[in-house]
Amino acid sequence: QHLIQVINPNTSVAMTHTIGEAARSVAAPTSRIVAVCPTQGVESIEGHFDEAIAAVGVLEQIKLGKAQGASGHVIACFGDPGLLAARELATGPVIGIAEAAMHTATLLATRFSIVTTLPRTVIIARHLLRQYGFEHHCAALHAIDLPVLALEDGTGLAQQKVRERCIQAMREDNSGAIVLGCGGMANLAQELTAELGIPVIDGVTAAVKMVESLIALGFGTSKHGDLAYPNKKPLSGCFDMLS
Ligand SMILES: NC(=O)NC1=NC(=O)NC1=O
Repeated sequence: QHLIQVINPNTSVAMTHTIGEAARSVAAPTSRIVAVCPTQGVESIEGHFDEAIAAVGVLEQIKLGKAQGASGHVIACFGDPGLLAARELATGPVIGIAEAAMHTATLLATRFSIVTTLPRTVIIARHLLRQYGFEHHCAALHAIDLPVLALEDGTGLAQQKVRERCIQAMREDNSGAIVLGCGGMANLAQELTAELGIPVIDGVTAAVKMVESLIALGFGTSKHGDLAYPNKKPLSGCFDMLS
């Protein structure tokens, strides 16, 4: 059995549950999924400020996951907050849901669209496309223009907006695949794929399978170069928990 730690970087317990259930729905019998979120931080991540706060919580959870014997880690927020810092700390593979969903889309289609939450997170998704080298694969980005936690408010409005935006993207963008741009959309991908007849990709499930693959291949995060463990030095104040 391999323990795979799935980290929801925001502090929403409801979203952590949604993410954990999605991860378990695809996990191999040899994987044990533990879904966690930071003990302190921000309830939803909707910009650079939120991501900076969340990244510290991600690092704390990586440290805890390592101590529990996690073989790999998923960062289950579409901004992939703290991804490279987490890779320095981690021994096993660390996969962000944005990179996982984008990589998966490029294996299934020549162009993909992204459907995310707020207009400002569309801009952040563009930064990630550039960072990961997928700018030319992404035909368009759409926002449902609802806050992240609307996905957990129980009204179903956000889910309906995601569905409408996915249908619109399929019609207008000439994309062969759609990437869902929020960890809280993880439970929508399977149904939308069946209804639309094209791959609608959630990064949580994609990342879990990628971590499993890397573990099965015997790979951990490279410790040669800039992802080597952090140089040892005293950490003051609240950062002492990361020592
Ligand atoms: N683009 C996003 O909606 N990012 C996210 N913010 C969160 O709190 N979770 C996400 O996946």
